[in-house]
Amino acid sequence: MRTAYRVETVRNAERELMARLPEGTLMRRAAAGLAATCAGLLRDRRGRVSGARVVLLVGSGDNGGDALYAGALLAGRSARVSVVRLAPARTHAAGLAALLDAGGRIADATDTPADAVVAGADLVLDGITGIGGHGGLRPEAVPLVRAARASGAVVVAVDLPSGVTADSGEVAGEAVRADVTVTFGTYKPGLLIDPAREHAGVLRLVDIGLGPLLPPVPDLEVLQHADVARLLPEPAGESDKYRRGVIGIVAGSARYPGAAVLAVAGALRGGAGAVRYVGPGGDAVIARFPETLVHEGPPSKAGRVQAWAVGPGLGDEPGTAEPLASDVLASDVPVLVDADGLRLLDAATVRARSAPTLLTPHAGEAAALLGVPREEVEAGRLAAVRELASRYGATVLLKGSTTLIATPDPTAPVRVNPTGTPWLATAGSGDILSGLAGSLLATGLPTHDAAAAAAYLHGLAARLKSRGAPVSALDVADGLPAAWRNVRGEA
Ligand SMILES: NC(=O)C1=CN([C@@H]2O[C@H](COP(=O)(O)OP(=O)(O)OC[C@H]3O[C@@H](n4cnc5c(N)ncnc54)[C@H](O)[C@@H]3O)[C@@H](O)[C@H]2O)[C@@H](O)CC1
Ligand SMILES: [K+]
Repeated sequence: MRTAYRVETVRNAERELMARLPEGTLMRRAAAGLAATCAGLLRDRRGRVSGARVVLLVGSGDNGGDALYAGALLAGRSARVSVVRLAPARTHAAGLAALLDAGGRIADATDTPADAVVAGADLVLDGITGIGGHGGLRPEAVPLVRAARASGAVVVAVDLPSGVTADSGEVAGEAVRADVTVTFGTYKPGLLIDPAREHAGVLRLVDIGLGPLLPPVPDLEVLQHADVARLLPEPAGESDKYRRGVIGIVAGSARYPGAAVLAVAGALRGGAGAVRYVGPGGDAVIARFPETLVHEGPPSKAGRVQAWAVGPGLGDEPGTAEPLASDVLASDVPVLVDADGLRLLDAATVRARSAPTLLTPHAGEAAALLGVPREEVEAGRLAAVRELASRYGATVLLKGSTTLIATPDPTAPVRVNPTGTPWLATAGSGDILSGLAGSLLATGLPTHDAAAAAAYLHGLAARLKSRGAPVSALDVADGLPAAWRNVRGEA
């Protein structure tokens, strides 16, 4: 499991650790890790460190100090290192002295155009701001950062790409786009959540000894194969279909019969022992998946289910969609609400439910629920998912380039799904996810675990099926057994 902590927590832990160690130890550890990564990148690029051209962009804080000490280490290995100071009077003095001692030189951009400053560089180190930064890049930094990006040099961000918001992943204005980000002590939320994540490139974590001083509960967690493998249900010898769980799917409409088929396709690969279908798409479902138990009447009369998934393609006809959704929400088993089900959703009804509820909106649906523009959700995904979870008293899976999962407990970590791929942005893939997550809920997994495992398998299935080519929603469903085996480490 990867974990991330917000700035205040990182600073507290750093303070405690610094009090136990000789002055400067942490920065030296950080700089050593940073220099080692840079040296590796330079060797990959040109075979050796000696003679490589390295440009440091250095701001006014300790982030610049890290860059300067790392620059000094590289200069000590005969790299040609120059520093561009963005706030010359407030540059980390000891770091600058170390760099100059090691043979580095000052190349401030005052009289030189930005592209000339970075011309010919093999590597540009972004030490403008780290966890102390606020707002986007200042105007004087923008041309340098753009020139660095355009120069063909490898851009390495120190701790965070400057200009991104460490705690939220928001990007206010312009920010550095790094190829690699070397971060210290722990990941920060912004490194894992879009849009900031896209600015970070490949992440490297340098251990500076912070681990034991960080609280046990992180702000963010990213499950990996082993974590998901532990969650996946395994049928016992004496299992029957009811013990494995029955998932009820309420999806599809005369207008969108395909959504019913897709949600069932996901549900059949989610570990439940049986899939019941209720809604107007029964014929289409049976034609494709004869193993489905189709029911004509209201969900409450459909027989035993351990969880419901309601909403995909339900349409907006008041006479059909609404009664189906209300009937499901009145049940006392876990309910997943997606798509058209979300449009009909009332917070008080969800809060009053006796069993857990899982909402799976994309950014547009989340925006409608929150009453804000879609762009606001996309720019501030973490705040949006937390606010929805708190308002609805539900677990919320916010789909998107980085899918986030929040529970109603504001102190619990938000989960970030790492397996997503842009190929998943295809019609119907959300319907597969609904069925899959509902099915995992029906097997008895806690809501946030069902959500996290479903998002993980769904993304992985798309990757395995896609291998760089477009995939359809049904391809994703077909890829789920392979994803499941892959997570378990089976061939
Ligand atoms: N505290 C510690 O023990 C350690 C800190 N380390 C480094 O120190 C960094 C934090 O250092 P600081 O607290 O000095 O903060 P930063 O270096 O991140 O930035 C603070 C400085 O930048 C200015 N600033 C803020 N926003 C700006 C913007 N948008 N554009 C330009 N300037 C801006 C502020 O006025 C302040 O002078 C970490 O990110 C990490 O790189 C590492 O050396 C590891 C150890
Ligand atoms: K930085």
